[in-house]
Amino acid sequence: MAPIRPQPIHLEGTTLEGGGQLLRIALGLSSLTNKPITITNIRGKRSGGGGLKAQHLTSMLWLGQASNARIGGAGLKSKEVTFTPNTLPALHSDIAAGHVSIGQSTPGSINLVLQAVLPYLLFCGAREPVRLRITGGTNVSNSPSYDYVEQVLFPMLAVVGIPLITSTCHSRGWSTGSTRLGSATFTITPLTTTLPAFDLRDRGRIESVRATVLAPRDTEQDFRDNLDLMFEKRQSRIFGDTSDPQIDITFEPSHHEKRYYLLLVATTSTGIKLGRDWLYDGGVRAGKTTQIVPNIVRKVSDDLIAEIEHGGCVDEWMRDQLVVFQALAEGASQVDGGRRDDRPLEPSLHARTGMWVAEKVLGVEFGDEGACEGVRFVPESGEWRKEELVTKAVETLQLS
Ligand SMILES: Nc1ncnc2c1ncn2[C@@H]1O[C@H](COP(=O)(O)OP(=O)(O)OP(=O)(O)O)[C@@H](O)[C@H]1O
Repeated sequence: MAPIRPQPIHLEGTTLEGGGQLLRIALGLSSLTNKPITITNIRGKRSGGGGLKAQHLTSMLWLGQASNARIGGAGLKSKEVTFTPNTLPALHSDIAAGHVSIGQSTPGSINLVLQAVLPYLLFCGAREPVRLRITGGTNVSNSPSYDYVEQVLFPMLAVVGIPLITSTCHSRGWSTGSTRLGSATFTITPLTTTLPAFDLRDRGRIESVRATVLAPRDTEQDFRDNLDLMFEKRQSRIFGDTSDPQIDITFEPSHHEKRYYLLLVATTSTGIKLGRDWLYDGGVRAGKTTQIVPNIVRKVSDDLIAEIEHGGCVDEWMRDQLVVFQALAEGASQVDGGRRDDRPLEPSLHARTGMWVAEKVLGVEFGDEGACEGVRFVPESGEWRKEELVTKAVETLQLS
């Protein structure tokens, strides 16, 4: 009897955020679970006609290769894709050899490609660490920066039980100033057992803040002065009654008069990291630059204080990233996203989009306060949740 091919799960690309996040999470989960998907109206809520950008296409082709998928509609600007994985033979040879390289010819965000492939690499059942090299942009608008990923995402993933991912930035790639390609390598240790449920509800006190500045060399002193002043004026709002707060400022020249970036990361007594940043996208006109540095420092510190004052354990971006791991974990994971005016803060549209995709592909449910009973994905066998095992058993019987 011929194998029964399940119908692809249909995901309408204009749902909620209606951008690339939907596609990345859907492809990651599809390639892990072997469930075929069809996405229509890809990035249908984005201006410029939507469809696949290079960064999305690159991620899809790599996941397709890794999961041995048939892909219909893979092309730049494509608005409809059908992705049918077939995870046999089990492990792609590059992953088994521990070296994966993903190239891009434009500075599409390295960290969004990483976001697309990370769940697969962590849960694919590989036994040895994988060195993943990606070419593209390290500092790109509307995406996680290399610095955020290294200082917030990886430590926070370690807090929830994922072996610490380490990284090396070989060269910076920028979407501002003149565009420039860069590259980074991430060393990822795949999970060998299920990811236990995690509980992110104990925020603790803010003990330290690290400021990372990338900017034209001649602005270093200006940044240091503005940051010192800001920390002095806003000490009680940032650190509360912590008696000896640690402050650390690092500066790296950005080698272009139009490239300014600031990241502030607060670390708490329970190891939680909250980050906010800005890759400056305002005008830079000769003779009119005096307000740029104070504006950047004010905006990023306002944003960090908002993250601190909600009292939760994740900043907005981190909450977006955890959705997929909550869905794959074993048991009920809790993530406190904070409160405002005595009400829980709504997850962002990006996070709600991820939740919707996980609900469609895995059948999980997310509660109003961010809790989710995960499917207990087992890396080595690719098995998950009892109902699925029953379905697999029935399919096997029908095949024999
Ligand atoms: N400043 C930031 N720091 C960390 N993460 C960020 C930041 N800005 C955006 N993100 C994350 O980047 C992702 C952006 O997803 P989104 O779908 O908007 O981007 P995209 O793939 O470039 O697609 P599109 O072009 O359709 O917007 C989300 O996961 C969001 O959490």
